Amino acid sequence: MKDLITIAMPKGRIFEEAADLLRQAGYELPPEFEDSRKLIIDVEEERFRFILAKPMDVPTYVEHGVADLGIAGKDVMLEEERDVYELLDLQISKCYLAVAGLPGTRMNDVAPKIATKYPNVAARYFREQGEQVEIIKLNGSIELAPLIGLSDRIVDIVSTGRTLVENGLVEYERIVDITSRLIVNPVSYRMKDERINELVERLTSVMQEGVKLR
Ligand SMILES: Nc1ncnc2c1ncn2[C@@H]1O[C@H](COP(=O)(O)OP(=O)(O)OP(=O)(O)O)[C@@H](O)[C@H]1O
Ligand SMILES: O=P(O)(O)OC[C@H]1O[C@H](OP(=O)(O)OP(=O)(O)O)[C@H](O)[C@@H]1O
Repeated sequence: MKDLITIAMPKGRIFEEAADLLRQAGYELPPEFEDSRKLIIDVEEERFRFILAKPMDVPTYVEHGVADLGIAGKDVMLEEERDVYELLDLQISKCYLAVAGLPGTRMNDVAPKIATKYPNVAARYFREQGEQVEIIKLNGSIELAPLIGLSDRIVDIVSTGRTLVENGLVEYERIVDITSRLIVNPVSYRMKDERINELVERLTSVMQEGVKLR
């Protein structure tokens, strides 16, 4: 396909919102787009190739240039620190990163343990606070860690706050607000600037119109 643009899409909770946004920007994606198990989906009419990646891996595909564009949470960008440009704040999948733990507890004085899926973000945050901590990397169910004594605190995503409440945890510090971003490979941006800028303009006008997302 001539002028093909490859977009790395995060599988999981961002996917539908991102697909909605592209449709609202006037791109025609097939109805089965969201239901497919295929990892590469060509939409020839729009000259788009979508690759479906784990959310944390999206910046890796874009940095290596096998995807021109990608959609990734700011949490992922902060954790991965890849060599890509952020083009647009898409204002979807809003949440924030926070420090949480059991109520009324102090952190251990010596090397308190912090469980998280975001070891780089957590290490940087506590370093900036001047606190020496031990980071324990987990891949999910982070809220479990303080409940069973694996850690003093967690650093994790909060959205509605329901997971914290239902597990009897409280938020101690809010670290940073998170939304999803449109990211680009720097070389792709130079080589395919016309098509990429058109996409950015169309997405920007959808967001300015304040179209209600599903
Ligand atoms: N509870 C939430 N509410 C809103 N947005 C969230 C929430 N949890 C995560 N996010 C955002 O959505 C992105 C993708 O989250 P998702 O849970 O789909 O993937 P993941 O955390 O990598 O999960 P998995 O490892 O199970 O694939 C995160 O990077 C973050 O930006
Ligand atoms: O504030 P809330 O609305 O409750 O959302 C926050 C939860 O959502 C995410 O977990 P996810 O559902 O991705 O599961 P995970 O444990 O596999 O990371 C995050 O890690 C929190 O646990």
